Amino acid sequence: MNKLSISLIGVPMDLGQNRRGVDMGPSAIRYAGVVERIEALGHSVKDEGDIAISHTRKEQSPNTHLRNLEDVIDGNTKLGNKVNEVLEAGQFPLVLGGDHSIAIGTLAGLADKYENLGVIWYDAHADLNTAETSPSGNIHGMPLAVSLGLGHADLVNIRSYAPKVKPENVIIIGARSVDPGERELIKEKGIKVFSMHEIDKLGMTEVMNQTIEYFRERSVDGVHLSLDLDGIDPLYTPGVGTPVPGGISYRESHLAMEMLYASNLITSAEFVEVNPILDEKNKTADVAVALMGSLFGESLV
Ligand SMILES: NC(=[NH2+])NCCC[C@H](N)C(=O)O
Ligand SMILES: [Mn+2]
Ligand SMILES: [Mn+2]
Repeated sequence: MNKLSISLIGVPMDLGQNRRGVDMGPSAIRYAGVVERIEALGHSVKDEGDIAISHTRKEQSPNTHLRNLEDVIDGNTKLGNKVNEVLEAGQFPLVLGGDHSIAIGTLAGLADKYENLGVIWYDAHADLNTAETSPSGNIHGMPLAVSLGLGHADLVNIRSYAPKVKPENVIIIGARSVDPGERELIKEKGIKVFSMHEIDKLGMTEVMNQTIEYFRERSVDGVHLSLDLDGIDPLYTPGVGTPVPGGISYRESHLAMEMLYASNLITSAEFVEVNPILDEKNKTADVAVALMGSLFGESLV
């Protein structure tokens, strides 16, 4: 088994949406024992602490329709720099959110090293909105679009290059709440989606086999797992700001993580949208840590 040197990066970001509490996600995940869980598998873990998020909370120029734009740009720029620094040091970046807007920074830090990066977007949502299509103005509904080079120029150009990711290198898994503009973009760009329909129909084993095979065929130089805890059914992960019923089960999610571990493809990961204020006894952070266990090599027997 391949032993990793993992850098844990907390991102107490709650400005990409409008429910308070998701900034406490990194603490909740640490409290749930993330470091111990991963170290028990023989990996080394260095906790890099939290990225400093500024909260000027100035609702910016009304015509941008993007909530807290300046602070989101600032936080993601710092995160991108940190992720890149960790990569340069030969460490595996493991990012803890915070709302999903932080994927903008994570991918900005990853993609100048991985020029043909694959991305798994494990989520109830597609996060493919732009200011024009967003029903909410919440930037956590936009990070995948931004990483494809679509959206506000200051978000798209974080770390001074764009796009970060090619649409043919993205696979969305678990989608069940997709806005009209996002549907159009999925069609237009030919983005691969295993929605809940395909998961029900094919089963998670087949979905993951196809995912892994797809990235191998595309000869990606790395694969980033961006896991939004709302991808899982809210029965298991109630502590999220935008829950959608009918999600991926607890065991299906473990199976997905176990298969990713066995594939040896994953080169970075982030776990986002854990909101302990909305949770029941830290259940959602516990699930996040349990899934990290499977992703990094735990087996049942
Ligand atoms: N990362 C998330 N939880 N995103 C939820 C996005 C919800 C909705 N599609 C929006 O744009 O506002
Ligand atoms: Mn989501
Ligand atoms: Mn998301």
